[in-house]
Amino acid sequence: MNKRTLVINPGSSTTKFAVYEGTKTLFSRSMEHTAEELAPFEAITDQFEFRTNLILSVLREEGIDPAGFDAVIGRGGLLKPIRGGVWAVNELMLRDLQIGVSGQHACNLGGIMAFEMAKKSKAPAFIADPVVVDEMCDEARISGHPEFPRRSIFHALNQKATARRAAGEMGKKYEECRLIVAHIGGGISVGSHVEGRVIDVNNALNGEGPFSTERSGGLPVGQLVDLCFSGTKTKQEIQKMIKGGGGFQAYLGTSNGKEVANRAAAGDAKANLLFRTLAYQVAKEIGAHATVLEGRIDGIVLTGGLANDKWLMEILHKRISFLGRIFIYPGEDELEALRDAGLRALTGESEVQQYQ
Ligand SMILES: Nc1ncnc2c1ncn2[C@@H]1O[C@H](COP(=O)(O)OP(=O)(O)O)[C@@H](O)[C@H]1O
Ligand SMILES: CCCC(=O)OP(=O)(O)O
Repeated sequence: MNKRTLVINPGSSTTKFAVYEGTKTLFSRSMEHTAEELAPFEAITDQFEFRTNLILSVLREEGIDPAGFDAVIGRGGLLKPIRGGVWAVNELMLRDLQIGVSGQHACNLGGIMAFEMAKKSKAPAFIADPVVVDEMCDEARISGHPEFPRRSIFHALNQKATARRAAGEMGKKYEECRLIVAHIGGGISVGSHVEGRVIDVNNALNGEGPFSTERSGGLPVGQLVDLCFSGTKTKQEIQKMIKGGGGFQAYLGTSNGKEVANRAAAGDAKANLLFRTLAYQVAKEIGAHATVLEGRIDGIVLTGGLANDKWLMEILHKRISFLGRIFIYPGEDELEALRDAGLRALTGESEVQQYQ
């Protein structure tokens, strides 16, 4: 009989979830949360009840038994660095997600919510390819000072899912390919995938890579130090300039990529420049990854919410098409990727790893 799974993907401004029977979608929802709605919650983990109750009420509406799942799979959060693949949510993982052992992001709720929901069905809870997947090569770990090792924090789930899809389109296995994947959304990560491993990638959360709709990406570090010691800003205020209040949000007062594109199209010169600059920075990062792959590139994957934008895709095409074949997969395949990971775990096709 087909396994019934619940998949949960909490994002900064959405809770996406779906129920599947085997690979068939029984229903799928993306519930948007406004900043005002989330404002009363001091810590991200405080949103647990609010988001879980939303899921429970939709399950009720859909007539689905919340205690009838064979597994619940959540998007994995900021744990300690771990390998890709499927992981059981155990007590230790739960604790690390709750304290935010490697930082705070809405995806920390993925494992926590999966664990609670799975309890009702006495079923296993899993996460797969969490944002802390770390497969970096030795050179990529080293920054310009030993006190600042580079960290692999990125859209591992969607990068790997879309990389697999591109490999499939070329009639190859992911494990045989050399790909560059750029996830272009609220956060931006660009990674080099070599034979199934992401050997280098920018930290999408914390001041590396291109700026995004709401993040600063890499900044001139000397100026940042000066600001930190100027006495004009608190630590939290500076952190907010890097994540949440950087990028489009800082320059244009909005983190909505669609709105920036519309404003640019309507003749707003500043929005136009900023939009083209985001494209420029993504192209430049992809160019850097072409050197990581030593120019032997099977394909370049462009994905994430902003890959929906035709203008952005045109600018990128113009700048990077000389590097190789381009695959455009707008949005993200995260729910399906989590479903497939859960099914592989249930059938024994994938080893279920234990977080320690
Ligand atoms: N058609 C579009 N044109 C331009 N931007 C878009 C389009 N569709 C979505 N976006 C933008 O993509 C961003 C969200 O990307 P997404 O990958 O879903 O985010 P996250 O990384 O937070 O999961 C938003 O800024 C949204 O406005
Ligand atoms: C935590 C790294 C992944 C990330 O940045 O996700 P969002 O773009 O969804 O915020």
